[in-house]
Amino acid sequence: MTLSLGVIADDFTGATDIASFIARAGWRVVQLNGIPRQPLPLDGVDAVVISLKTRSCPAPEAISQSLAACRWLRDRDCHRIYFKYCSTFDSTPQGNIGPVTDRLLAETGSALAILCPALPVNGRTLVNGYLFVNGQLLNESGMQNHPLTPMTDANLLRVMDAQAAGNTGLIPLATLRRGAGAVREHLEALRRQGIRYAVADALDDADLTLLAQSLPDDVLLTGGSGLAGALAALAPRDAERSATPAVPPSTGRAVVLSGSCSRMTNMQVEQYRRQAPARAIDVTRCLENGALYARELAQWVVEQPHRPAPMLFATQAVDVVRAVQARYGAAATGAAIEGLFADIALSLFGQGFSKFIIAGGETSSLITQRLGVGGFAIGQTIAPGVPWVRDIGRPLWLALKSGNFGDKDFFNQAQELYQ
Ligand SMILES: Nc1ncnc2c1ncn2[C@@H]1O[C@H](COP(=O)(O)OP(=O)(O)O)[C@@H](O)[C@H]1O
Ligand SMILES: O=C(O)[C@@H](O)C(=O)COP(=O)(O)O
Repeated sequence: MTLSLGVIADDFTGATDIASFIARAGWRVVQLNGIPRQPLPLDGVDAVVISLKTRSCPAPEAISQSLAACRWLRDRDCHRIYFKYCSTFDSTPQGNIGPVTDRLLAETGSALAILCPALPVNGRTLVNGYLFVNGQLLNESGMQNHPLTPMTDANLLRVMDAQAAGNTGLIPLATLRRGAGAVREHLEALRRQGIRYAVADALDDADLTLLAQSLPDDVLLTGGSGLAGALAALAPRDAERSATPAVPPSTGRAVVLSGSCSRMTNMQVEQYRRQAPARAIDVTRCLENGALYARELAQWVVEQPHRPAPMLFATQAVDVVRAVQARYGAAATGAAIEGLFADIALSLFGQGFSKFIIAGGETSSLITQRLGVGGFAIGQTIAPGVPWVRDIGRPLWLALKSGNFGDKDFFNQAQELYQ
């Protein structure tokens, strides 16, 4: 049996997001932490999601890891490759969406990549190639202040042109809504013009379904979880499986670790700290002596009441983040805070904590890598794109929340689902 879809995800929140959308159609999804070192039985598996941490690393590193993942998938007879990046197109003029897409195009022999970040259920829509987040232009949505990948232009044709080798075109909404024939003709015309990437407009789920129905087999798929969910829904599998996803047990301790500075996470932290023990990370201490500070913070968490779960947060408003970045540099600050959270998580796991509710893609990626999770079983969805997931090898549960996903009460909602 061949794999229907092989996903290369540029971070771990994105990976659990897309895995949950594919699993919703009853597909059997295996989510992995990188490429497995040992042989992996894939009988009966419909889709594999390979989670990488390649969104903000140097482009050559992102290319080589993505390429290795692509080869691993193609060696297992998977010929439908999907490059998953953020629904807010998180990247810089150096990449990594453009350079990775270029390399995957060459590797797969495809002439054209579809760029479809649209995720209407979470307010991400595209019109004339402009990306909106809950009705606001991307560059006015808060994403212009992202600590690592500030998005200052909502026009994805321009954004892609700046970081990729080829030229970008558009699949306009009007063309999409004329149906599969019109889309295919349009893609042919783009190819003849030498266009290498086609940004897809989409306003709602029906548009994503239309797009999924219209795409020829020989294009490279890239984007958010919306299009992948639509593709899976065209060929639903086991309805029973999608109806009974697992949730964590109420036994075992939990912690909330918040390393995102997005608008939504700021609101979630504000809300949750009113109800639960909460402590802010002192970034200067983190940068000066992270190892000692991690031990102190882990000890603090252990000493708190069990429920609601205590929270540690680096989450801050834009001006606070800017001030610390001006002093220490954005990349160094980000890496130090991620490392601090990973040290704390490892220490807490060693002391019996079995549920980790984490906010932030980079933050989640490093923590999960350091916890040594080999693979993930996809559980109950807490908010669209954020499922509970369980380590396939151990009773360890994770909720990896994208910075902008979930509503204000997300941290409570995750805990309300315990069995
Ligand atoms: N107070 C802070 N000052 C500077 N950088 C921060 C602060 N808090 C978190 N960060 C860094 O910002 C980045 C947030 O990225 P990420 O975890 O991917 O969140 P998101 O999901 O919102 O993109 C991480 O590298 C994190 O370490
Ligand atoms: O597509 C999305 O929005 C998410 O799946 C995603 O990629 C999350 O990234 P972060 O916001 O950096 O967590």
